[in-house]
Amino acid sequence: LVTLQINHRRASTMGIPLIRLPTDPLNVFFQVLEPHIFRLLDALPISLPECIYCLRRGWYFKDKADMHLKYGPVWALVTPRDIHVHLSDSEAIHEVFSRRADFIRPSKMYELLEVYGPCISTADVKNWPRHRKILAAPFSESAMSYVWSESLHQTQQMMQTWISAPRVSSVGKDMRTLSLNVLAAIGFRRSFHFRGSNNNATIREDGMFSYRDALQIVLDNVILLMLIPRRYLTYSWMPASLQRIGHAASDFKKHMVQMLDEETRLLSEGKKGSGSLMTSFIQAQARSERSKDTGSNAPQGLSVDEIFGNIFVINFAGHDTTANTLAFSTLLLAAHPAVQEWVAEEVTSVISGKPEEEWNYADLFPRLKRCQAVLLETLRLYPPIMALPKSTNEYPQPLQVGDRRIVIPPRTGVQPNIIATQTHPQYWGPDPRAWRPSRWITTSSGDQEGLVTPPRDTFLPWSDGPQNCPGMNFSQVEFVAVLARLLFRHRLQVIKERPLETDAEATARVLRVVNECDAQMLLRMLDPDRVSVACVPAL
Ligand code: HEM
Repeated sequence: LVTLQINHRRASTMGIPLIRLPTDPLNVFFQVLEPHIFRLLDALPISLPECIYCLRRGWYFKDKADMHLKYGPVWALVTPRDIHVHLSDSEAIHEVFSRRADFIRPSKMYELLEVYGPCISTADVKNWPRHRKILAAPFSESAMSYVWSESLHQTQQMMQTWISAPRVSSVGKDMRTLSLNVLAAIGFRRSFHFRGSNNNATIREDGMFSYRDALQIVLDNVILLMLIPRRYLTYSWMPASLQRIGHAASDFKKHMVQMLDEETRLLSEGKKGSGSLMTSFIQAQARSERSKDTGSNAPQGLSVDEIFGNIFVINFAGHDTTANTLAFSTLLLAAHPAVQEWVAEEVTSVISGKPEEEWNYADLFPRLKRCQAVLLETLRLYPPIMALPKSTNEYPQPLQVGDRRIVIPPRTGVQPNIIATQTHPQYWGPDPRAWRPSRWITTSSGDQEGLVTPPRDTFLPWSDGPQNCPGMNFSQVEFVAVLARLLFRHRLQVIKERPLETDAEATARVLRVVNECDAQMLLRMLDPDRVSVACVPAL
């Protein structure tokens, strides 16, 4: 009560609407109890007051822009531990993202990500540019061409399993496999076979998990690995299932060490390298070393542990974000056959009968606007990260919000509310909650269709400013390749739950499943497998 009151007094200086919460949503003890508390509260025949409503994990999803419509573009939650300022004003959000040194990433919150070493997400203001410079290397245009061809290849294999069965056994799991295989191919520069959802990882003859399988087990159990160091998991007295996770996590490190040795050897022999993620890191590292020798002020390179830490974080950040977005889109498309036809019309016209081996990235990707529109519209309503945590540094920070100038106290949480901004009627018109990919298409510059550019920072699923997502192009290229391949000659069909279910009832049922989400780190559907879909040839 005392600290809540102190924080409330501090927050009052901003002159914005404040809501007191009885505990902080980041309190670990509360986080453990939270699902149970809300199960009880949901059984009560009352609507929850805001001081409880805003404690539910992922409340942003259900709320969309409602709290901002009620309290305006800036308001704050005050807890016994912190103040969390919420923003939906696009220009104020732009300020926050641009002033990287004033509104810092609370890197302490991200420390759990250091499973294999320090990484870009945990780097402080001073060290962050050093990480980002090297991290940009694997996202070059030539790498995107590889992402494109690998995504097509994986989709083709996934579709073989889909077409050969009367129904897709799990859209969610298959999209995770696809996204993982694309990441593993980029990481290892080797294509891995698509295995359907029920196929388990196996140990190789040398007693190690393959790079792909080790990565899959690590990412599937990432929360556990963040909490318990992997060496403890491998102790012989641990249950076999935990030992398996520990061994996979150790094998992933061994693969990285082997790749590092190999790439360093190739580089010292003046050879090209395998083209893997490690090659990009080692070459960028060498360039950075050379620029240091020539006296340039460019930031220095990374330590070995930092290279490992960043390889892990690229995989971590790139996996479920893309996989979840693909799963949302697949079910939304299944529920909207007209949108499938609209996208397929573009795919047929752009591909114009080319055999798949000639589906060239540079030629096709920029022209598949409707495919891109499906991605943008899905990310607008279902952004994997719904609000981005930032914090003021050790000084008070002035911020212009609309026609008001507020001063945010030092070390105060500031959260650009992504989902609120992306569903705010002020920016998105009268039906901001409707999933309508066509809203992204414009023909204003002639006959050719183009993509709408929304006003600055009204659409920011990949964040914005210097610390935006370096994998933005990667996810766009992967998504468009998957969608184009999927709808080129096939369509997704919702399988009726009962013979007399009407189309409208089936659509409503799918939308209910799509909109039943929770946020465990990222936004995800609670149970996408409740909808059965089939992949059928287009008529
Ligand atoms: C739909 C897909 C994706 C979305 C919506 C997304 C979104 C985001 C967002 C919002 C951030 C900023 C997080 C923060 O500031 O705390 C971020 C950071 C990051 N993302 Fe993505 N991402 C996606 C795909 C990817 C992919 C495919 C990769 C890599 C293959 C990737 C790699 C990263 C990395 C390494 C960072 C940390 C950057 C930094 O700290 O400067 N992301 N992403």
